[in-house]
Amino acid sequence: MKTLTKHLNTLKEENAGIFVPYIMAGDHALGLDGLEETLLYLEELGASAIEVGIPFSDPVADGPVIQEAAIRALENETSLKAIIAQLQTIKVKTPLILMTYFNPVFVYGVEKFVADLEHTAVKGLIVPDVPFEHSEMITRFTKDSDLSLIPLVSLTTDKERMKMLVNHGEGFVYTVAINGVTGTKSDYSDKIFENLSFLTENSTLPVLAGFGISSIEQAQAFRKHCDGVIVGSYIVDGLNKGKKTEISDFVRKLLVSLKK
Ligand SMILES: O=P(O)(O)OC[C@@H](O)[C@@H](O)c1c[nH]c2ccccc12
Repeated sequence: MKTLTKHLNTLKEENAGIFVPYIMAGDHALGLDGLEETLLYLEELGASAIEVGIPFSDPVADGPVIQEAAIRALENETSLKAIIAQLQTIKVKTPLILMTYFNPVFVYGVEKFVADLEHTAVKGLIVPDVPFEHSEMITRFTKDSDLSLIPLVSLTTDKERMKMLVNHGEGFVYTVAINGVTGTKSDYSDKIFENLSFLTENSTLPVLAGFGISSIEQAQAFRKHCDGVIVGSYIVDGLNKGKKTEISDFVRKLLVSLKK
């Protein structure tokens, strides 16, 4: 079993509740030089894994907070090459998950990308603009590596497709809680809770929910139907505004509320 799947399955079995914060690489006053500090900060707080975004100029799934973080990172001249070089030196124990659109990876070279990540803490990949039917261009290189390609399930995914995605998935199942981009809305429909319960029954992988989560109450509502949550915009916005105390308070309360 791959490291990420094993690690998150252990937390699932312990009923600990899984918490995955998202940050944008290069979005820091120090640019990429601040990446390790931010990762260690989230590790210390008790993150189960950390999602690290690769800044991209045309991020179709991202809402305003993450888009602006990408622009700041690009203004800091953050490239995929520099991020990987940095990740090769970073000492963090928490598994990292790179969230990237396919274009930068294609330009870098998929084979080289997978090989260069081998001795880093990166154990998972989220590539939202590559549909399952085209994922072979990634999995032909990741299948013999320790990288898990995480399946994304949207609100509009039907049950047959959900089963197919979870059967082929690795790491965890990322359930997108709204029809829309990251961060913005959080008027959840009952459909998401139904989908989460269906996925939990039909998958051996941990099932997580993300998009629009920025309160303990929301996280608790999701936790009744799945193994944990992903929080992006709230963390990115807080870090950008220097509100570490607030983030720390939020995460501590969140971790308690996710325990069963
Ligand atoms: O920001 P939110 O609404 O808390 O959602 C998490 C999200 O930011 C992170 O997982 C993410 C950022 N960009 C993405 C693109 C696709 C899927 C997921 C993501």
